[in-house]
Amino acid sequence: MTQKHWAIFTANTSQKSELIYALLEGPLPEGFKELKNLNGALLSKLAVERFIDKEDRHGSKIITSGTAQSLKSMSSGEQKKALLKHILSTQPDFIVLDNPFDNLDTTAQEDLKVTLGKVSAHTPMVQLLSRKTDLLPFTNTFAKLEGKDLIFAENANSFSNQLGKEQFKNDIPQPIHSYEIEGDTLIDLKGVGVSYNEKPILRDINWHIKKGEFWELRGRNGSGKTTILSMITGENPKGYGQELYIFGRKKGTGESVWEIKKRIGYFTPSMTDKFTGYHSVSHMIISGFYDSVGLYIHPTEAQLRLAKEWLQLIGLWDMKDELFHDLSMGQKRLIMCARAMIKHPPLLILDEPTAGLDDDSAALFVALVNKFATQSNTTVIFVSHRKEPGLEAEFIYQLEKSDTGSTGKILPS
Ligand SMILES: Nc1ncnc2c1ncn2[C@@H]1O[C@H](COP(=O)(O)OP(=O)(O)OP(=O)(O)O)[C@@H](O)[C@H]1O
Repeated sequence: MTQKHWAIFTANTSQKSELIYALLEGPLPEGFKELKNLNGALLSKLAVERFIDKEDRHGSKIITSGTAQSLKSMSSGEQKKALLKHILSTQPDFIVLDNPFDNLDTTAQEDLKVTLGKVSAHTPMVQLLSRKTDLLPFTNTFAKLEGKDLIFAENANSFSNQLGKEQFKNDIPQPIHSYEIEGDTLIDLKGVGVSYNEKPILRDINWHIKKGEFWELRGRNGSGKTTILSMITGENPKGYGQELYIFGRKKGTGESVWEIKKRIGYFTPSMTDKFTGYHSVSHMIISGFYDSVGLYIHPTEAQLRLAKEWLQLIGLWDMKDELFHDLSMGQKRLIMCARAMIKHPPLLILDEPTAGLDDDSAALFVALVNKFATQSNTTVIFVSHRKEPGLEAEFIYQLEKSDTGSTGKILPS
């Protein structure tokens, strides 16, 4: 008998965690009787975070034993690879794969496909996927998760996207204040290099970013994308003492990290996914003025008006008083993105912002970013592993990984 493998299509409203829990801990949902009394393992971003938490709290190195480096300091792709290696070494009876290709570069995605193909000969798998292109070729049982209901179908083609390609009709709302930065240049890296424990990561990075430009930052897992961004935002002390100019000033010449951060809008999905407080949708947007998550002071009239314009733009005005907590994942991402945009900061960094989104929500998100990049003076840096359909970046900065440290080059978009 051929081995059964499931592909479950999820949308942003799917109750995925409940399904994953039921598969691993029981009671098993209908349609999975083959997994009865078997021990499953989970490959997902959440599983990585749980191991990081264990390392932090108990100092126990479970999936990184044998290496000196902590799991937390590894790049997101390296973390996922370490988890997969650990899972395979424990020889589980079955594996649940939650968007296995997110955070992996294209080479790593191909490698993972080959590995999973081999393992699939003897180990059943349940793939949860939000992007159609991710479908593993060996899956042979197909379902869609609508809310908490599983709907099975003959083949994967039965699940076409239901949503139309929504357009944003209104213009991008104008900010209350604008930022003054002298000159044309926003950020300049001149011959910047970084090593960790004598391992070279970045070498001779030259990257000149002007006001209002729209950049895509690309590079393989571990090539140093997050490292560059963290030097720019001030979180990484490796930026000091180097030829690194931010908003017209050399790094480390008097400006506090806080002053730099005030002028940067930042969004990465873990900000949303970890956030558990109870705040209304409109307050979440307004909190973008204060760099806090959630709002702790009374908003001004002007701020309320602006929040209304943003919510109208992204089609969520009807939900202004709902709790952010109760929104779907796609809606949360749009809100967090608008939150990062509301001030029209001189620099907006979006770090793999579409990871985990379904095709329609990703297209909507990309449309919002394109519109903002066109209608604002903000410089946008978009980091992604996927070739995001429709992304209209003007320039691509590509990191080329090598043993002597990644170097950068500018590609035509
Ligand atoms: N604190 C640290 N100590 C040791 N090594 C580190 C530390 N921080 C980062 N690294 C290493 O530096 C390299 C670059 O990491 P970085 O997170 O910048 O890569 P990335 O391009 O963002 O990767 P990904 O696409 O997988 O997220 C990786 O090999 C990582 O393990």
